[in-house]
Amino acid sequence: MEKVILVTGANSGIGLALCERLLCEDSRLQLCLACRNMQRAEAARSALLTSHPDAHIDLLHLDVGSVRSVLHAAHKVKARYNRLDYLYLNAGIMPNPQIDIKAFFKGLFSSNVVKMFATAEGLLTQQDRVNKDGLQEVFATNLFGHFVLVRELDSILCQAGQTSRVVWTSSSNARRSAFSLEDVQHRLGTEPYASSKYASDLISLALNRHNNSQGLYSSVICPGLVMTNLTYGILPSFFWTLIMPIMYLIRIFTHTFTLTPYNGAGALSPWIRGQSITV
Ligand SMILES: NC(=O)C1=CN([C@@H]2O[C@H](COP(=O)(O)OP(=O)(O)OC[C@H]3O[C@@H](n4cnc5c(N)ncnc54)[C@H](OP(=O)(O)O)[C@@H]3O)[C@@H](O)[C@H]2O)C=CC1
Ligand SMILES: CC(C)=CCC[C@@H](C)[C@H]1CC[C@H]2C3=C(CC[C@]12C)[C@@]1(C)CCC(=O)[C@@H](C)[C@@H]1CC3
Repeated sequence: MEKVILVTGANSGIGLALCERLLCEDSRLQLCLACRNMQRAEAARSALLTSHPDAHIDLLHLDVGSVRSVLHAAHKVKARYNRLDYLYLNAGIMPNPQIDIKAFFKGLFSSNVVKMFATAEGLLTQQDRVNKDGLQEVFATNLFGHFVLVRELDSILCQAGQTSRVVWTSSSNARRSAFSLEDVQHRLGTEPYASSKYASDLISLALNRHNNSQGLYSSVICPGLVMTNLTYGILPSFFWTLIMPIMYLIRIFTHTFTLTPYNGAGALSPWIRGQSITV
């Protein structure tokens, strides 16, 4: 039986590049693109079918930031498939990012410069808001919706005699000091993105502790700094194009500047070849 793979946030950026790479690895896969916008999902499906005309690609409506939508989508997945080999938890947001210019120039002339470019520590803040479920939007999207999805799908993820993998698209921006158990949603701080990514690293550990014995394995991967809609929300695309030569220079010092969605997705796709990666 062919592998069934579901990717959240599959219509653009790293998610779409991941689908492309997965199909290059094995064009017989049953791929399910889980997206909140069905028009963009259709466009992504068409693009993938152009390069892989015989691919099996389903679409699933999923707004990972809405608990109702997650429950509905999970129900549909269980009705559609009797197994799920890989669940890529990739959808993510970074709303209203602000760069601290002063911290950037201070960091540029410090011994921490490489770390600053690799992790953006101390450089970025975001403005979060409360969503319709009454949850902080970044927490709900990057973490909670995905967690509910995993829990709801446990009957097809934890099946006897079968191994399934959950892969979180995390970030080197994840930082312990941005996360607090007293404020898991990061209502009070200004780094909800770093907090949500750190929380996803923790949840991944907890999933392993509870579910490895049932054949479910969870991993976190940072794709590196990649030019996508998310990064175009930090600085406009023309500015990134302008500083591209500098970015290729920085790449010499930090391997985290992967820059293209194709390169970034490369960290996520080897799983399906059954390679083991040390995390
Ligand atoms: N770009 C980078 O440098 C890095 C990115 N990452 C992570 O990679 C992941 C992918 O981001 P990237 O490709 O860069 O950015 P994109 O903005 O290109 O992709 C994000 C994807 O997530 C989807 N999405 C956002 N919110 C929701 C939601 N509520 N429900 C369903 N789908 C949603 C978007 O859909 P829509 O098109 O409808 O908005 C889009 O398909 C994120 O988790 C991000 O944090 C990690 C490290 C570095
Ligand atoms: C490259 C030059 C000369 C200037 C850009 C400075 C910053 C805008 C840039 C430096 C490090 C970057 C970075 C991210 C965003 C843009 C930077 C702060 C991320 C936080 C983007 C999202 C992620 O998940 C991280 C892995 C990135 C870490 C590095």
